[in-house]
Amino acid sequence: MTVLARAIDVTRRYGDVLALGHVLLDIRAGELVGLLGPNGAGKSTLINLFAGLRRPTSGTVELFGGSPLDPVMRRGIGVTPQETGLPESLRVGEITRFVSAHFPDPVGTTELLAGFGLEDLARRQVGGLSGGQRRRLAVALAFAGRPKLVFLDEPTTGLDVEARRALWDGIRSFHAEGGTVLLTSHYLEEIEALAERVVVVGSGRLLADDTVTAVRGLVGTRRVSLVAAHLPELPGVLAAERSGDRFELVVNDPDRLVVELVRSGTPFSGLEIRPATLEEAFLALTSKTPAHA
Ligand SMILES: Nc1ncnc2c1ncn2[C@@H]1O[C@H](COP(=O)(O)OP(=O)(O)OP(=O)(O)O)[C@@H](O)[C@H]1O
Repeated sequence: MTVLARAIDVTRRYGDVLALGHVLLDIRAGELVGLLGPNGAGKSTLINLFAGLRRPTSGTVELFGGSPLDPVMRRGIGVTPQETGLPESLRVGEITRFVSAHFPDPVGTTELLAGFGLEDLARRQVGGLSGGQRRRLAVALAFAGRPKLVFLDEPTTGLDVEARRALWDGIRSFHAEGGTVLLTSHYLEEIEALAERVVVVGSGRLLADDTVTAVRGLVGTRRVSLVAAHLPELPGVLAAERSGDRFELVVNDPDRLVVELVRSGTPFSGLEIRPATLEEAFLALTSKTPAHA
């Protein structure tokens, strides 16, 4: 399958901050890839590198086999950054036509807006749109020039359920027609709704690159909390914290942990088991393999 975007051993630093370290990633034609990671993981940095808005500190980034700094290559992409400032006084239709005019074969205004449930708002000024409508417009504009590859940075943040569904529909139909998408999210549920492939980033490194089902298993960890004077060595503990006499353990198999705990004869009380948040699962994954730069 054709590789549309490629990061080869890419490292990006901002001063002392390592935003991405030795990242290797291919985005192939026709894929809908979810880039999942907590705040500060390096997701936006990766999109900015692919979109030619930043240069890597070391390594190579390719777009359509060329450089993302080449405007000819960039013409084939659409991007919606995390935050967009659209002119308040322009009407929705005017902005759409303005953006479309930059491309040789744009999607028509009516069709583009309809794809994202905005067809009734063409004459509305941007200043009069709700936050969710504004966000959908910003995302729709990434598709104006019939791009081959679209980068969406947290496209649905702040959207209610209905607006989110309208946006997902737009992304899905682009993908169904053969379009390629890389989108970032903090939520596996969001990526699950759209993507087949999920790339997990944490602390600037790729932690996993797999199907949504496989990653769900990987991050399907549990948080076990209990009170004890001390704990013996227990199997399968991914991360452990102690605060006073309460222990917080992140594990994959809480049943096995409890069995081993009872078997060890250690007195304990106040046992609580709940699903770990994605953030906790990431931390557990990250702490297993120390970052290298
Ligand atoms: N312009 C910059 N100057 C300095 N540090 C930066 C800059 N941009 C990003 N960083 C740092 O690089 C790291 C990765 O940031 P990045 O925005 O790529 O993460 P992210 O995964 O997109 O986070 P979020 O989910 O919060 O948007 C963070 O530690 C961030 O503070």
